[in-house]
Amino acid sequence: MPAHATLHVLPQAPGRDMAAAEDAAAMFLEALGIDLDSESLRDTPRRMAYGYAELFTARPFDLTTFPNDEEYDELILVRNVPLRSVCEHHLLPFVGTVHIGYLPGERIIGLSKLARVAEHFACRPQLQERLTKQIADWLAEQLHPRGVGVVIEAEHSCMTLRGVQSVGSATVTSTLLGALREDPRSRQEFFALAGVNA
Ligand SMILES: Nc1nc2c(ncn2[C@@H]2O[C@H](COP(=O)(O)OP(=O)(O)OP(=O)(O)O)[C@@H](O)[C@H]2O)c(=O)[nH]1
Ligand SMILES: [Zn+2]
Repeated sequence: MPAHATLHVLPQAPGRDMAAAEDAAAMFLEALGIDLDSESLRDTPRRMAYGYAELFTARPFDLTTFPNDEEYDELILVRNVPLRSVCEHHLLPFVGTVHIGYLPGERIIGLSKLARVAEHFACRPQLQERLTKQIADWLAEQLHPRGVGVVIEAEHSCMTLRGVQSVGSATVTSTLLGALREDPRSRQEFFALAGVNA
């Protein structure tokens, strides 16, 4: 094992074969006409393989919830959670923020878990729309809250750095469930607290 490998210890993932990924990355780069025969490029296939594996590896976490003893019944919102994912069409990153809120029922969730669940679903080839909905659906299933709202604002590098090259464009998606979808006042409050003009 090379000395630098300790920098890249990754959790095992089903179906993951890092040696095969490294070989494939070398073939891919060579097929694009990139000469790997220099000191700085020699390890690039390994870096690529580990770099993508890292983007596709979420940190495991425990779901911690608490009884809502105080019967807190207003919105709980964590906003501006940094988010990075990879678009499944081009395998290029999309980067931005997610705002996650809910109207609690009988249980409340540890606040950090809202950011962790976003990471959980972001660490795979994704569509922004699907990612938004997966976070919201997961919270609804786990917590049975009265409402859930998730907004993602992200820049897709496949759209800004290549292709149409719409530099500075941002994509906004939202999923609202329960009272945050049905009740106009709650909906408005959610968007206001999230800092999204709606
Ligand atoms: N709906 C949706 N589209 C996405 C997302 N990420 C990337 N895309 C789009 O996926 C589409 C793929 O279109 P294609 O025409 O097959 O790919 P392409 O020829 O590289 O297209 P251009 O990007 O327009 O050059 C593009 O329009 C991307 O902008 C996402 O999260 N959601
Ligand atoms: Zn893309």
